[in-house]
Amino acid sequence: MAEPTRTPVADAALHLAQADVGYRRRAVLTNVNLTVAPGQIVALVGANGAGKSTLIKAVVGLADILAGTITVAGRAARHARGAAAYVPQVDTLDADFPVTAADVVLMGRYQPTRWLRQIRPTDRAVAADALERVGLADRARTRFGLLSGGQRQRVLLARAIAAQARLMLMDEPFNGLDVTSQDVIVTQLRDLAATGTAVLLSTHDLRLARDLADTACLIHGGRAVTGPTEQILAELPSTYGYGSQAADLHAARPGR
Ligand SMILES: Nc1ncnc2c1ncn2[C@@H]1O[C@H](COP(=O)(O)OP(=O)(O)OP(=O)(O)O)[C@@H](O)[C@H]1O
Repeated sequence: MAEPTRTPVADAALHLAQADVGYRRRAVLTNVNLTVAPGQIVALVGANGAGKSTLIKAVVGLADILAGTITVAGRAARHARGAAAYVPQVDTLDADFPVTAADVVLMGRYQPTRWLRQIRPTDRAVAADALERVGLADRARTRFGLLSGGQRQRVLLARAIAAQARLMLMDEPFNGLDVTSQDVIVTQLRDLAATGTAVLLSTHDLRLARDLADTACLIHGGRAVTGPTEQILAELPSTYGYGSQAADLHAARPGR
């Protein structure tokens, strides 16, 4: 399948070239080639266990790069941690950790390389603005674990927004979310993209993938295939585990 519009590697927010990623010595995905340009939203789709999270984790050092290269904003991923903000799957977090929503967002301002590592007034202002953007300014002092799943996901997005990174990585941001939280996240992702942030998100929701992203990357059988979202979704055979959803989507397309 032909790749969509090419972005020069030097300008890319994220670039994977012939990358093998996995855990220890076992590759989950091999020969992944993917470029995400500033301001572009790319959806990672694929069945459970296909390797979507692994690809995202490899960018932030939580999975291994076994071959090839991954660069973020032109630098090797391991040297570019501050350039990428990562939003993990919300159900992987310990909700009992005793921190407020505001504390979690403020973590987005933490920079290990900053001299003295102090929290500055600007950091607090940026964090407060991020919490406001996701509609949770009134929950700043609420303990993270007492928020609903959707609100927790929005707090995590606010943390990533506060990081002001060039690249936003989101792992299943819409899983089990209420409609309000889903709408807030969609709006914020569009706003981020409009201001030049690149977004790579994994999702099982093909409708949202199509609405948000003009490019999709299908992960299947240890490989990644990238192309225009419409084309990728149209070619999803039922063996990819998307039978009925893909068929519904196809039927719902304008003009059909
Ligand atoms: N920490 C780990 N160590 C070893 N193998 C792992 C680890 N995490 C995941 N895997 C394996 O890597 C493969 C891909 O898993 P991954 O979580 O990336 O899939 P996914 O596409 O994100 O799935 P889902 O949609 O269910 O979240 C699976 O076989 C999984 O068992």
